[in-house]
Amino acid sequence: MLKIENLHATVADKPILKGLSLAINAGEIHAIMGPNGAGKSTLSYVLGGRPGYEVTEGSVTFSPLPLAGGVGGGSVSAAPNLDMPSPDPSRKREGDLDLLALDPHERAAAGLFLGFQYPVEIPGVSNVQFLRESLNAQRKARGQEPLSGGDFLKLAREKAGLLKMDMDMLKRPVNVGFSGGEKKRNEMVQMGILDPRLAILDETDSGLDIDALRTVGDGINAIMRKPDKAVLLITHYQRLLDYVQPDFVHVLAGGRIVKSGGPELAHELEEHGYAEVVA
Ligand SMILES: Nc1ncnc2c1ncn2[C@@H]1O[C@H](COP(=O)(O)OP(=O)(O)OP(=O)(O)O)[C@@H](O)[C@H]1O
Repeated sequence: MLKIENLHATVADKPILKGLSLAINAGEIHAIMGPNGAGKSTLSYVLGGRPGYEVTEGSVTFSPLPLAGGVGGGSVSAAPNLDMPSPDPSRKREGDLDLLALDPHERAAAGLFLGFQYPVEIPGVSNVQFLRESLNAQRKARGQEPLSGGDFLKLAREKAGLLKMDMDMLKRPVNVGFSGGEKKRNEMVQMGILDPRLAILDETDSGLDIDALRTVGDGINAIMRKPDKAVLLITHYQRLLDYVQPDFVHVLAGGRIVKSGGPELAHELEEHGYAEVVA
């Protein structure tokens, strides 16, 4: 689903990613851990297409539609309508997208979701407005009809319920005055409504209390643990991985993946730290 090859990226002319390679298949959950400043958020921003993050080398291929007989093979909704946003013919390979050539909204329409480490506040725009506009923009890009107000509210109620979030919060301006944990939970409600193929979740566990951690973990599993979906989970601690069990754990240090393993690697890191891996 996602193939990152030899990715190099700079921020403010400073090289941060230095030859990062990683492959994620449909149906898999990958966790990325690593020391502060290693480049984890930079990776998520580069994949999301944040301005100011310049890719200087390497490629990222996003294949949200499983090939016939390929890995995963679950049911897939309508393909992104690449004729609409992209003037570049090199982008028109069905099911196999040059992610870095797409604008952020095109990446989202293709099925990519980024859960921010620091979710932004949008004063004056209610959660409901924001999410309905976002969802219908994505549906339009995929050639689907917009969801009616009633159908949207039903969907929003269902996803808010999954994350145990009061519907009143969805009527408030996006994240304005939300506590740290509420913002993270709100990100997951957004993810539930947008129903992406690939979710990159940057420290979604930070700021969550013990009960909220379980609720969010259950929510991630309910929304994303499907044969045609995948998750890249950036975290510092094992605790979220107790609820969302990864198939693979990677250590990102110095702008590259320096070690990969199974779920046991997270336990080893928690016990011994990064010294042995990063040395
Ligand atoms: N605008 C910027 N100008 C200069 N350096 C930057 C800028 N943005 C990020 N960096 C640097 O890039 C490096 C990687 O940052 P990044 O946020 O990707 O790390 P991280 O692995 O997510 O860290 P943490 O675990 O602390 O969240 C850091 O050294 C950071 O200071």
